[in-house]
Amino acid sequence: MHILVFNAGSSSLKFSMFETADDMREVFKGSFDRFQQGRCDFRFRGGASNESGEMQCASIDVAIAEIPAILKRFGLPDPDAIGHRITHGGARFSSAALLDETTIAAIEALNPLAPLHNPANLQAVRLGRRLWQDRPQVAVFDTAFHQSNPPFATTYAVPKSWREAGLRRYGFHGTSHKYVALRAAQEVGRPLDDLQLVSVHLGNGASVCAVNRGESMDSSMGMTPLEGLVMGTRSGDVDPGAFGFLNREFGLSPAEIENALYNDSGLKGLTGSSDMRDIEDLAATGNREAQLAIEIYAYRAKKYVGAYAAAMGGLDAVVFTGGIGENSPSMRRRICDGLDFMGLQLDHDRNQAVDLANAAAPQIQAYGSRVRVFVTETAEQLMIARETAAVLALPQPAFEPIPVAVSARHVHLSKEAVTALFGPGYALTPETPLRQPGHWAAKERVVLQGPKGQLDRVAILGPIRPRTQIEVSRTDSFSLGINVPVRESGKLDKTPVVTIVGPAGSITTDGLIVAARHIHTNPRDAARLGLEDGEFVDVRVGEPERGLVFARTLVRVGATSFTEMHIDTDEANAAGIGAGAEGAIIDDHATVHARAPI
Ligand SMILES: Nc1ncnc2c1ncn2[C@@H]1O[C@H](COP(=O)(O)OP(=O)(O)O)[C@@H](O)[C@H]1O
Ligand SMILES: CC(=O)OP(=O)(O)O
Ligand SMILES: [Mg+2]
Repeated sequence: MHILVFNAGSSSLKFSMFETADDMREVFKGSFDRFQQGRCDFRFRGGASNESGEMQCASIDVAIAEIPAILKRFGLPDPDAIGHRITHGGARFSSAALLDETTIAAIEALNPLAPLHNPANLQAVRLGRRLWQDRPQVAVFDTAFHQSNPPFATTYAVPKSWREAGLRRYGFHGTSHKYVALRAAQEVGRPLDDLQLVSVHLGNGASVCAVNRGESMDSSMGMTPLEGLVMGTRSGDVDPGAFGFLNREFGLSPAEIENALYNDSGLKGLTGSSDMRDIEDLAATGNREAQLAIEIYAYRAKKYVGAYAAAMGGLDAVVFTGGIGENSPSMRRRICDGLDFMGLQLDHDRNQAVDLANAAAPQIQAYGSRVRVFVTETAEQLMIARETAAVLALPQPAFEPIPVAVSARHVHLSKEAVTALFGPGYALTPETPLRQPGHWAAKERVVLQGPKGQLDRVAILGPIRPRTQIEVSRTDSFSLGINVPVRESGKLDKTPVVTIVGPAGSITTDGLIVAARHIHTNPRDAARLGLEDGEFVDVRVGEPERGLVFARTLVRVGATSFTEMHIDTDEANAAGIGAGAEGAIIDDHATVHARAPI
């Protein structure tokens, strides 16, 4: 199987193709980076061919669209599956997940919390879905590895209502931190569970992670990839008091401040360039701003290394990765210098001579240094390919069929309405019991009248309700000549009026709706099916004839409800189904561990 992987970062787009049958061999690797003035650098390696240079390309979005043609040019097959780096998975995703409408919507909702990343990640998802519609696509989240962080590391000391609304720390670069930690453990020759590591990922985005005995314990990025280290264009840690100051001094809005902290800060804010290569060159020519930027950058990273050694209560190794971590001996040296007090000493020659060819992970500590220091390329794409294959290898959830009931137009009447339509003291006659316990269809019928026409012999469903509700299909709404909204049962505010005619009189009342499709279920069935009250699921019905998927089907858990999906006659006709039909929930609940507010 061929798995194509997209890894869109804040300054680069990396993409690789892997062959699973050949020990996950990377058969193609490509990257675009250094986007400036409408141009970028590219590097493509596939088979014996190597291409690199500069090309016209304004942004990562534009680069994504180039990928299909590049794959074709290198003679690569269409992928069998596509794996995507998704930077922010919030509280919802603690492991990789199949991408479908529901998961995509959940990821999109997190865009404001990773504005330099999630929109580009989703751009690649959209391209994949357009080009390879029938191929599974899997999301692998930067945040997932950090789900093991303890509450004392993820909780901000802020008001309760903010925390309850979802303000918490997540951490990013998890795929990279996990890979380099595994790689270091392999080199040490001990299980990761035995080791206390600090992983230092210094790319355009940068973060440090405490990997304590196999688990992420803490990392320097927070709710967003803005907290922590100095980055290419991001500030990292700043005093939150800056918001008030900037607002008072410059009249800046929160959005303006946030934008500047994401895009005009970090190395760029300090020197004008976000690229460490430029800054190191400038510093060497005596440029004071560039020199200070390097000092700030290294100092911040050093503080986190020390902090995490203290947090874990020990340190076996430090691992450097990311564009700067891999390629800048002087930055590694600045960060490690002065840490001999905690048993870490660098060998300057080894540090200088690092060669990462053939996935090497050289050790650069001095002889006798208790703490080892590694440099390794990160392999986010490889990890994403592995996770993609793992998700696809999971047994597909056994679909438990759910009975589908087709609701024809009907009314639920209040006591007052029964009196007005049938006369004082009248009691409706239950005739046909319904599957929901205690519910029935009455023998009596009514007429609905609208400006365009009327609907005869409309069923009345009991028992009596506090408020009258009239449920019709969209087609019915045209017969009546009334524009009727789709509403959840009981949500009747600002619904249109209609006239109901009975043998003893008529009433004109609001409460006219097209009922939103829903699944009734009870707590026991809900637990078995992995459903929660109020959530929306996708349900496939009508196979094999005119099968279709009903997206956004509302789940309603009631203590004694019979598990059954309700759709209206228009929906049933569209799916070509009648009595006795069944549906299957296709939303991948296996990966949904928590429903958080964001
Ligand atoms: N030889 C080098 N020396 C110093 N910095 C380098 C070198 N090569 C790349 N970098 C830096 O690496 C950073 C980009 O890191 P990378 O991990 O590729 O980015 P991304 O975070 O977008 O994945 C840039 O700041 C770039 O200047
Ligand atoms: C999370 C993050 O900052 O990623 P990148 O370094 O790829 O921009
Ligand atoms: Mg990156």
